[in-house]
Amino acid sequence: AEISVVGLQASGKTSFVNVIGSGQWSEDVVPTVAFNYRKVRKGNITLKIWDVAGQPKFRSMWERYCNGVDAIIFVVDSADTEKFDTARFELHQLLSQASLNGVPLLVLGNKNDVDGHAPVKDLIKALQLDKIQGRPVSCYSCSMKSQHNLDIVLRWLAERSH
Ligand SMILES: Nc1nc2c(ncn2[C@@H]2O[C@H](COP(=O)(O)OP(=O)(O)OP(=O)(O)O)[C@@H](O)[C@H]2O)c(=O)[nH]1
Ligand SMILES: [Mg+2]
Repeated sequence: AEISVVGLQASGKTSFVNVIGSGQWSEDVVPTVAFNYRKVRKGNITLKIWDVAGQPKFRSMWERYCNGVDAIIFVVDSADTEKFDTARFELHQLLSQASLNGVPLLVLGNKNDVDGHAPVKDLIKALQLDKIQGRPVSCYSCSMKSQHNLDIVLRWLAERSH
């Protein structure tokens, strides 16, 4: 499957790709400039992953990298509740692009190892995921640090592979 990983800066996109690619989590990850491309083999599936930068100046590139993929992963720092409004705006802005109609969406509420993180129910509300139409939408709470729920994320991705 070919997937694109987007979301605000410091939400943990590169950490996600590192953890599924090599099982490595680190406190020190350099903010992504533009994008990274990585091919990851997991069992009998191969994932081609576009890890796109989340700083404001790079957000206009998201659509280009999401165009034609099998799934979009939108990563949110579930402990940084002050950024939920911006995350919701950017997510809905992206999904309003006609070129991305029907592409399955997986929202990851990352950093659930941090105290005070929002559970899935709160993320669905804050990001207005119930208003998204015309595509499959899933939302999981997870942590790249503890690798919590990584198994269900990989299962979701395997279902999108062909
Ligand atoms: N506590 C905790 N920290 C995390 C987790 N995942 C990532 N981080 C940290 O969050 C910071 C940002 O992670 P990145 O993976 O660089 O975030 P990014 O979304 O790729 O950021 P950009 O490339 O700038 O868009 C790093 O210090 C990571 O170590 C997690 O599950 N728990
Ligand atoms: Mg990054």
